[in-house]
Amino acid sequence: MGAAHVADPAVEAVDLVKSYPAGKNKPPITALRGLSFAVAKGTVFGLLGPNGAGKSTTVKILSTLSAADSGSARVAGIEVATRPEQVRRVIGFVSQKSGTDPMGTAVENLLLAGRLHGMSRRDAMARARELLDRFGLADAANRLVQTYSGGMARRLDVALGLMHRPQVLFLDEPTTGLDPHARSEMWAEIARMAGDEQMTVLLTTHYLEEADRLADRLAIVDQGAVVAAGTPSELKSGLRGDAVHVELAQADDRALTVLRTVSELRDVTMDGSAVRGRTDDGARALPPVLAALEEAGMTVTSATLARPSLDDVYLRHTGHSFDADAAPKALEVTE
Ligand SMILES: Nc1ncnc2c1ncn2[C@@H]1O[C@H](COP(=O)(O)OP(=O)(O)OP(=O)(O)O)[C@@H](O)[C@H]1O
Repeated sequence: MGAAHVADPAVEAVDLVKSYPAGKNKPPITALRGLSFAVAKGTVFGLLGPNGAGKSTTVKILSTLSAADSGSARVAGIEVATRPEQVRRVIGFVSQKSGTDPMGTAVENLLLAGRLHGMSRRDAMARARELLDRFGLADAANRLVQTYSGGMARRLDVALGLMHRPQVLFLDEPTTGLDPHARSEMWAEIARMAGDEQMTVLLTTHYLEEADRLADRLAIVDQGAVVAAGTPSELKSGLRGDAVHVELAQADDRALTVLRTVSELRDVTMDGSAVRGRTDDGARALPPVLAALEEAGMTVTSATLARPSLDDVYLRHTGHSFDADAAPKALEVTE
């Protein structure tokens, strides 16, 4: 699923399959099991999924760093498997790990990237100055990168990926590890640069809010395949009615059985002490939900009604909650 028809796409993945060897006598790890999507030119597309869903593997294949076992992919109309060098000329890739030299200054790092892309020294310097201004790094241009905060270093990573004016920019988890302030600065910059440079941006993220804010369209990836795709509002409006979230004082599996008997509620799922369901009319569903739980001897600590969020979309398509999978990885790096 997910390969909605896009005329003349900037990025296209068709049925990508990829496994990694897991070591002696162990079955291989399947990272991608037939993943497809298409990205229209000049748009921001999000691949949203928890750690291990297969997002990085997809981006590595699209950016020619890894080969798929089967399936095909094109970037700017160029076949990735057979013309990798041409693909590399038209893409920028910002990986999860920084590609900068910490012992060099920002200017030195940018000039080197420009020269590696075959730019003249003069062009590279002009582009470096432009990007340093754009990313708010002009005042720190001649400081060693090792003295940068997490947010500054990440902005420099993105600037490096933009030196040669790529048609398509891949951003692999651009804000993982950033504090909320640095994250929102990065969001503003990504949105601006997609508009200004008429670039296509493919970003991977495990932040629902990031996908919601930045992506024109997104694909939800779970266990190596796209389980839902569309604009954030299309995905959310695919869910009728209200989401009901009930928090119990203690996790109790019986809640699932009890709530499945409440006729006003559907799609009931449970994750620890959190129980969720959907209803056409939240105000009508809540009293019987609370009554049924109370009758079964369970204590409710909170009950909320909400319009559908991307989390609900995710839950609906994968059967499990997003946050529980996504949370642990981020290391907090403060400005
Ligand atoms: N080099 C590798 N060798 C073995 N297994 C790998 C390798 N790279 C990824 N995997 C496995 O493939 C699956 C998909 O990983 P991938 O990194 O693509 O997911 P992801 O969605 O990008 O998650 P993350 O945010 O953690 O990078 C996971 O089960 C992962 O453990």
